[in-house]
Amino acid sequence: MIGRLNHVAIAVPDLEAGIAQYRDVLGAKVSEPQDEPDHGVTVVFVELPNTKIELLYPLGDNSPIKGFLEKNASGGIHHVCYEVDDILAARDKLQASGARVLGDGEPKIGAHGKPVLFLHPKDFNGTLVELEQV
Ligand SMILES: C[C@@H](C(=O)O)C(=O)SCCNC(=O)CCNC(=O)[C@H](O)C(C)(C)COP(=O)(O)OP(=O)(O)OC[C@H]1O[C@@H](n2cnc3c(N)ncnc32)[C@H](O)[C@@H]1OP(=O)(O)O
Ligand SMILES: [Co+2]
Repeated sequence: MIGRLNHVAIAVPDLEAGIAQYRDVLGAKVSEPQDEPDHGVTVVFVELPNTKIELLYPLGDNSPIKGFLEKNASGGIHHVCYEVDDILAARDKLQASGARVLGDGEPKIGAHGKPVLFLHPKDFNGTLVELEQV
C-alpha cells in the first residue's frame, strides 16, 4: 500500500539556524519558508536527490509540534511521510486494522497541495506517520 518516502520531517527550535545549517554547512538546496496555517507549522523543504527533508517550526498558539519541541528542546525527527495512491482506501484499511487516524479522520491539503493524513505514533513503533496521496 505505501510507496516512496516523500519526506522526513525534523522539528527545529530555530528555523533560520536550521535553514543556514542545511544550506551553508550541508550544502543542500533549501526552499523559502512556507506558512501552513491549517497545520500550525512553518515548513522549509530541503531537496535531496532521492527524497526531501521538511524542517518544521511552530506557527500559531495551537501548533501540533509545540509539545514535541518542549520535550525535545534541541529538535528531533518528528515524522516520516509515505506516499499512497488512494488515501481514503489507505485510511479505511488502517482504521479497520485498529490504527488511529489523527484529527477528524478526513484528509487535509498538505504543503505540496496534496491530501495528507497522520497516524498515531503509539500505533507505529513510536513514529508519527504521515500519508500523502500522490
Ligand atoms: C504540512 C504537513 C505536510 O508535510 O504537508 C505536515 O507535515 S504538518 C506536521 C505537523 N502536524 C502534525 O503533526 C499533525 C498530527 N500530529 C498530532 O496530531 C499530534 O502532534 C500528536 C501526534 C497527536 C501528538 O500530540 P501532542 O504532542 O499533544 O501529544 P502528547 O504530548 O499527548 O503525546 C502523546 C504521546 O505521543 C508522543 N509523541 C508526540 N509527538 C510525537 C512524534 N512526533 N513522534 C513520536 N512520538 C510523539 C509523546 O511523546 C507522548 O508519548 P508519552 O506519553 O510516551 O510521553
Ligand atoms: Co510532513
